[in-house]
Amino acid sequence: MIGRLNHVALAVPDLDAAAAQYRDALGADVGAPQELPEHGVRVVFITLPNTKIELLHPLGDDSPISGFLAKNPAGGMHHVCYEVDDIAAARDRLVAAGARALGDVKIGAHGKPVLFLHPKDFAGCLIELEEA
Ligand SMILES: CC[C@H](C(=O)O)C(=O)SCCNC(=O)CCNC(=O)[C@H](O)C(C)(C)COP(=O)(O)OP(=O)(O)OC[C@H]1O[C@@H](n2cnc3c(N)ncnc32)[C@H](O)[C@@H]1OP(=O)(O)O
Ligand SMILES: [Co+2]
Repeated sequence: MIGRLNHVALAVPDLDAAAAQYRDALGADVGAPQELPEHGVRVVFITLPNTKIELLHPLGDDSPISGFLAKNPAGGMHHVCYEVDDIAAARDRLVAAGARALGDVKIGAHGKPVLFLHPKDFAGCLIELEEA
């Protein structure tokens, strides 16, 4: 069911500083910051030859990642995003198998449908699925 690794997301305490570090120290291809109020985050995508890195910082008072940063004030790996062909079928199959979907399918940063799965159901890793 899951296909390509679409991105690895890192929650960071300072989005501009982290973006500058990837651009200047690591020589990466760093995009411009994007605000995603519907997801409660400000993001910067970094394009690598084989996948992307998504830098995340909370946006607004009830960001879903504020708790994570409170527990990890220096930042840390937040989630991985796998591509699927049919996100509704993937959701139905996973929920039928006992996994918890976090909310329902929404449109993500790439304008594609995305769904999050509870980290406690996948060895402590928050998983995002994106319909390719
Ligand atoms: C979609 C736009 C963009 C894109 O790529 O297109 C994005 O990726 S936006 C990304 C931001 N949005 C989300 O992350 C939505 C899904 N996330 C959530 O709903 C929450 O973050 C949730 C429920 C995973 C955790 O929320 P919170 O930390 O407030 O809840 P708890 O404190 O109750 O945490 C429960 C339990 O899970 C552990 N936890 C929390 N976050 C993570 C994580 N990223 N990876 C692994 N584990 C995580 C937390 O420590 C708690 O564990 P416990 O042992 O009970 O302490
Ligand atoms: Co993501």
